[in-house]
Amino acid sequence: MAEAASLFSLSAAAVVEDVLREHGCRLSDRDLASRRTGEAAARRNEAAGWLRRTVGAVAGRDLPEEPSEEEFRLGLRNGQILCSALNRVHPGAVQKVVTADSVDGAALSAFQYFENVRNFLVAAQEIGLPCFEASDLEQGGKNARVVNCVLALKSYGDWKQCGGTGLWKYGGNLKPSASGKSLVRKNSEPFRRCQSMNEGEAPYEDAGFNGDAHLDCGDMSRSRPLKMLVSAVLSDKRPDEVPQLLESMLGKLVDEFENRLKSQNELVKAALKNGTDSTKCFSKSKVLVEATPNFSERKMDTSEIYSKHKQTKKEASGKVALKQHSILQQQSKHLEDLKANLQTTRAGMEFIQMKYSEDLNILGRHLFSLAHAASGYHKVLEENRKLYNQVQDLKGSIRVYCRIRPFLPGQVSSSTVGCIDDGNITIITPKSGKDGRKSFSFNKVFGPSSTQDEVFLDTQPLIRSVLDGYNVCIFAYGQTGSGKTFTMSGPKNMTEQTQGVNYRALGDLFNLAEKRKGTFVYDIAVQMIEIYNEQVRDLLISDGLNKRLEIRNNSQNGINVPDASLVRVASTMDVMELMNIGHRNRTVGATALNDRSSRSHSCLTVHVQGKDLTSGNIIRGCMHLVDLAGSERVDKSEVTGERLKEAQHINKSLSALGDVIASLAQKNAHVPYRNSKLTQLLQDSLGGQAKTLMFVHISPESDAVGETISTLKFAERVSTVELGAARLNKESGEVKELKEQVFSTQNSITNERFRIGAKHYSPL
Ligand SMILES: Nc1ncnc2c1ncn2[C@@H]1O[C@H](COP(=O)(O)OP(=O)(O)OP(=O)(O)O)[C@@H](O)[C@H]1O
Repeated sequence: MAEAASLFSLSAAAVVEDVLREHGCRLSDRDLASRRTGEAAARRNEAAGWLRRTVGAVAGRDLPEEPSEEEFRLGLRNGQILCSALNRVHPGAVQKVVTADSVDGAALSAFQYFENVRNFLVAAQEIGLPCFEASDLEQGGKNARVVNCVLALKSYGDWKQCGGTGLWKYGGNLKPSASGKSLVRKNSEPFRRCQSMNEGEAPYEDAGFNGDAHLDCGDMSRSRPLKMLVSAVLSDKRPDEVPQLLESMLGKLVDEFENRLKSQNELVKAALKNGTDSTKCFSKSKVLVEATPNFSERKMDTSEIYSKHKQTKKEASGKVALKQHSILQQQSKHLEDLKANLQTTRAGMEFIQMKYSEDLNILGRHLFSLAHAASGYHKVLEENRKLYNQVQDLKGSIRVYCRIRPFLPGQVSSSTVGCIDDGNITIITPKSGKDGRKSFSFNKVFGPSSTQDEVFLDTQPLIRSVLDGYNVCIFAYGQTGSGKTFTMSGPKNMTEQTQGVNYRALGDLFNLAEKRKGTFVYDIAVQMIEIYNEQVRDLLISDGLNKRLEIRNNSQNGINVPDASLVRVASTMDVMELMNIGHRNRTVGATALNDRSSRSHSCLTVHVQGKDLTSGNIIRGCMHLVDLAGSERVDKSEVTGERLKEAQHINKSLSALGDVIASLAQKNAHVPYRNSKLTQLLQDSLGGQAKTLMFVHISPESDAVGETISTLKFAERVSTVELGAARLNKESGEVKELKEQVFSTQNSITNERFRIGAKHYSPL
């Protein structure tokens, strides 16, 4: 490396020195050093002077007139004076000059120094000035190279001032300038060296150069160093020795020059060949700078830092770009996915819409058919209701049942009841020493052991008729103590099993109404009325004012006694409470036949109003539950006065009832409703499509046989059993047909129910 570097030392003085050294003609070191120092100071002063004149003060300071090496270095260190001087000489050579607030550049970073100095060096190189290294402006740098460069700039400025014509004496290379003018460099040695150095091929130190060698070449025009060298060598020589010595020296010099030029040419060729890439990469000088003078002494390769910085920046920006690209790609992919999803969803929605529309159409058709079926169902239901009630009619619109009370505890007597056979009863009648027998026929005869449940069984179907809008009358007829109240209400200490017809009928009524609530809404209210001595009284009064009430048979709502209390009820319990009130209010008096005897008719009327939810039609029905007064004969009750009058009213009203029922049974044109308050009250429920059910009670005691016969005769008179039986026989074919119709209707209903799935349309 040292050898190679030495090949670049083409300075004439250096070569002469080498030759002299080889020939033992060494100069005195001391003389040489002092001579060089003086020379360097003179040149530095010249450079500083020129800079002071050209640039003046920069950032408030200027260079001293005769600066020391250190002062010169510090003054130029931030590159501002150099750039300014260059721009004065060659305007626009340095485009951007980084300025600092302080002259010593403390506020500028090392990098900014470098930027100014680098810009200066690049511009100087463009012009063809001898360059220096940026590190020459740092402590320990080569001051002389800087001085050399400044003086070259001065020379260039002088040349330009002279018009810039002809050859610039300092340079030899033709190089296009920024202004377009061509510069001619006379001697390319300094430039080439500078370039070589810039390319980092050989540091000065390694090359064995010192600043003075440069001084020689830097001021070759005057050749002062060479002259001085020659004078110094020849000064102590005799005149006769000079020619020989000179001849030898010159020969040696020529050889040396030729050798070095040859080697240099080879090296330059090799360098040009190998260094193309390096040239490209290192367009800037490789410089060593101090990071900051205040921080550390560590020198850094700023070029490397710069290059690394650029590389890192490039890598970072590359990474960012790569990342952005990948994000962009991901987003594009997501966008595509979303588009695909959107299309799938849209297709799905369209499909669902289509399905919905299809389903809606189907549903519409189903609804239509359901509506049709429902209307058909209602027609069928209506038909069924009619048929059902027709069957009830054919069974007899007036039905009479006979119930025999069991012997009461403690009673010792033979029974008057001889035989009970379905609807027939035979009574044993003591007649002039031998027993006679008398038979009676009714719809059914309940013996002493019959339960409340069995007695109610035949009544139950009529409850449905009430809810269908028919009127029903249920009577309890019989002599005092025969068990009327027992049948209608139950015993005093009532249990569920001993509940009478009233409670059971009402229980069924509410149950059925509840079952029908999907198709009908029922409003149920009760009245409780007493007929005593042909006077109508309200049994549900709470104010104690038991005023007489009027009966009106022309009311639209089926309420014949509008002034009587009408209490809405929602359950059997409600009705039971009202009945208790009614029983308390009922007139009860003692008679000779019984401790407790009812001498009035009590009537519990249940008014039912139903609304057909489909058609909106209103239907009304009512059920009279009548506990009649005792039917005993007046002559036997041994009553007189008021009691007699009561008994007469009772007999009269019972007789009027018998007449009305008999007339209805015989389908007489005239029915004598107006003969008693009782028949007037029950008028709507005794004719037409109304159904009448009478429970005739008899006592089994033999001493009451007369009353029993009398009661049974009354009952037989109102009974339509014989007539009904005859009609049933006669119209048995019709009944059969009707039954078949009912059966088929019920089938139709079942089918309709199945079709429309209306569970609440249960068969009623
Ligand atoms: N089927 C029966 N089983 C058991 N006891 C009965 C039956 N029928 C009636 N009794 C009893 O006979 C007595 C008289 O009955 P109940 O009071 O019902 O007669 P009534 O006809 O209503 O009399 P009144 O006309 O005075 O009201 C009561 O003690 C009752 O419990």
